[in-house]
Amino acid sequence: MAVYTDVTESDLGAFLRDYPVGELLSYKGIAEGTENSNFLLHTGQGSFILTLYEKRVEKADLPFFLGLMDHLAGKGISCPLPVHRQDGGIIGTLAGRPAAIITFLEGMWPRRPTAAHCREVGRVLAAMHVAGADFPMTRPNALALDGWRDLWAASRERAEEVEPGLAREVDADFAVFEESWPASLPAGIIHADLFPDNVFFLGEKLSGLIDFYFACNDLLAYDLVTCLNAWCFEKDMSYNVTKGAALLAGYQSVRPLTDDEKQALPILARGSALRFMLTRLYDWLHGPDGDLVVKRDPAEYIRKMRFHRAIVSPQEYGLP
Ligand SMILES: Nc1ncnc2c1ncn2[C@@H]1O[C@H](COP(=O)(O)OP(=O)(O)OP(=O)(O)O)[C@@H](O)[C@H]1O
Ligand SMILES: N[C@@H](CCO)C(=O)O
Repeated sequence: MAVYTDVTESDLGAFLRDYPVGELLSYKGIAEGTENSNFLLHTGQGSFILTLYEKRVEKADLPFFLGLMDHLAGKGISCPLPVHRQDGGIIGTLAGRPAAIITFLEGMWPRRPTAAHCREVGRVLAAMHVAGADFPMTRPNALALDGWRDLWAASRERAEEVEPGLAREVDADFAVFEESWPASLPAGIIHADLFPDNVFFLGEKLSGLIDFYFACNDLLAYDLVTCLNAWCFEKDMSYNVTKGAALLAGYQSVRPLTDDEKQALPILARGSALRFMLTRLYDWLHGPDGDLVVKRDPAEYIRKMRFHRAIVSPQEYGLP
């Protein structure tokens, strides 16, 4: 997270009165992350995370996100639990923003993911897909093709500031996606942002998933390729097929892919790379600057889009 909205001690003290977390002992803003404002709270009852939801999170979607965490935790997927107020509610208002408190998860996100981490994340992603199958709420993916078009329309004019030729390149991608984006693959609840900074480990054992604020209903294999993009490229942007194979094997140890899903991996991976390039590009051009806001580089995802365009067979990702 970042910290876009400041919270005063007196406002926070008043807000916490309705939650069964005991007395506030200390709190501090968490610089990590990009989407919402997060604070680590120490209270008489332990540690908690306070989140103030910012621009990309609609208040109307919060019952879906927080309800999903409750549902998945009930099915054995380790993730934070929303803390319920005395009146049963989980969503409040603080400093003019929608806000919630969730339980603190032990662990660290892996700064240098290994093949063992990749295997674990694949396995737990598939378990999350299975566990989400009977979640009763639905939420369309706001960052599917239509959402990408909106981001592109808002950034296209200045895209060349980031990379010469980018406008032409992305226009051509859109033409391909309009024509051939897969429509009928297995779908369900996806995390949609399962990057290393959203997965905690204790050693090489996965201890939990966080940040469900892009979760939605979409193609399950799209979630998988988002992980291939986020976990299996090295700093020089080369694809590490050992890590890819481990992630795919971990996933398939719980939920084997259909043949159609396997064939669709290259186009899905290319679309997912475009999605993250576009949000980064938008934020790069329009986002606020500040000490507690980290901007992510769109160029990384331009390289990944190019890698996927050159893929000839899905086996290149490390499928057996
Ligand atoms: N439940 C939790 N337990 C422990 N730490 C947490 C928890 N939730 C968030 N954090 C801390 O806050 C940081 C940012 O959280 P999160 O990834 O949800 O933010 P974000 O702004 O949505 O980020 P992103 O850019 O990944 O979307 C995490 O890296 C972690 O340090
Ligand atoms: N995981 C995203 C940021 C949060 O959505 C990225 O790396 O661009």
